[in-house]
Amino acid sequence: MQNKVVLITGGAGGIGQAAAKEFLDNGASVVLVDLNEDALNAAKENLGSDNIHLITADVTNEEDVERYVQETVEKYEKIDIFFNNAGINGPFTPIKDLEKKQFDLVMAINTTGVFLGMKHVIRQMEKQGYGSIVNTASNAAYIGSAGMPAYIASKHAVAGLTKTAALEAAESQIRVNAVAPAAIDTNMLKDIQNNLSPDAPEQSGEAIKAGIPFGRFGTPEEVAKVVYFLASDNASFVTGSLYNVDGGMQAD
Ligand SMILES: NC(=O)C1=CN([C@@H]2O[C@H](COP(=O)(O)OP(=O)(O)OC[C@H]3O[C@@H](n4cnc5c(N)ncnc54)[C@H](O)[C@@H]3O)[C@@H](O)[C@H]2O)C=CC1
Ligand SMILES: CC(=O)C(C)=O
Repeated sequence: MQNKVVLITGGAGGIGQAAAKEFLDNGASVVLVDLNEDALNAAKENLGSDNIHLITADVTNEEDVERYVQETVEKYEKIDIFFNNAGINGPFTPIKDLEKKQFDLVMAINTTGVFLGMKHVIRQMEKQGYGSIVNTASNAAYIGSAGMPAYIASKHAVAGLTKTAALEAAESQIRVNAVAPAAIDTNMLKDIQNNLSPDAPEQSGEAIKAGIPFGRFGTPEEVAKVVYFLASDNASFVTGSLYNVDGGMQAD
């Protein structure tokens, strides 16, 4: 990863930061994009490297997306790897009670954000004649889940966008893959536990673990290692794939 430039959205979050650490430890320069400026500054301090550039941006806003791509290229002249990862879980509300604006927000961040990121990064990577993109899907890309309609729809869409982008970008030697994690120990999972059982989040945590063959949550570092593999030349003939990082959930 020496001299590689890695652009990460949702870079201040649990999985984004773990991925940043993996790439930094292996010699890359990293650009972290996130909506939360304070969390970005905290991430930089936490990661403790000079090879980090921060950009505050909203992945749902196309002008922001163009700006984060342009600023990265102005600073580093290229984008070798794009980890298109920002996301939210959204409300726990069945379809019949879900407000359109709640549905739209989850779709805007998790799906439109991924689409816009790929749109502008692929344009840059086409100029370079190479590149590797890893989107963050989820176990939610395969299954239904009562009470999480927007999240489930948004991640199914990420799977479809990943395969489609892989086909469109193949002739430019750009690879596009996705990770499909489940139950990774980050703020998002804490929020899910709090929503499922506000008075006893540890109980919903145990219930989630009971559905995982490995019987535990995954760590952000375990996702980061798969992202690193997919982004690297070790995966040079891998494109259009979804890689499960789920302790065996999809096998069940
Ligand atoms: N934690 C889990 O169990 C799983 C997480 N995922 C996915 O992993 C990705 C990362 O999530 P985590 O690190 O777990 O959560 P997190 O909540 O720690 O990180 C998400 C980050 O995305 C940022 N973000 C939210 N909206 C944004 C916007 N409009 N523009 C820019 N940045 C925005 C947040 O500020 C936050 O820093 C998400 O796409 C999530 O859906 C997928 C499967 C399982
Ligand atoms: C948030 C998510 O995608 C899970 C728990 O699989």
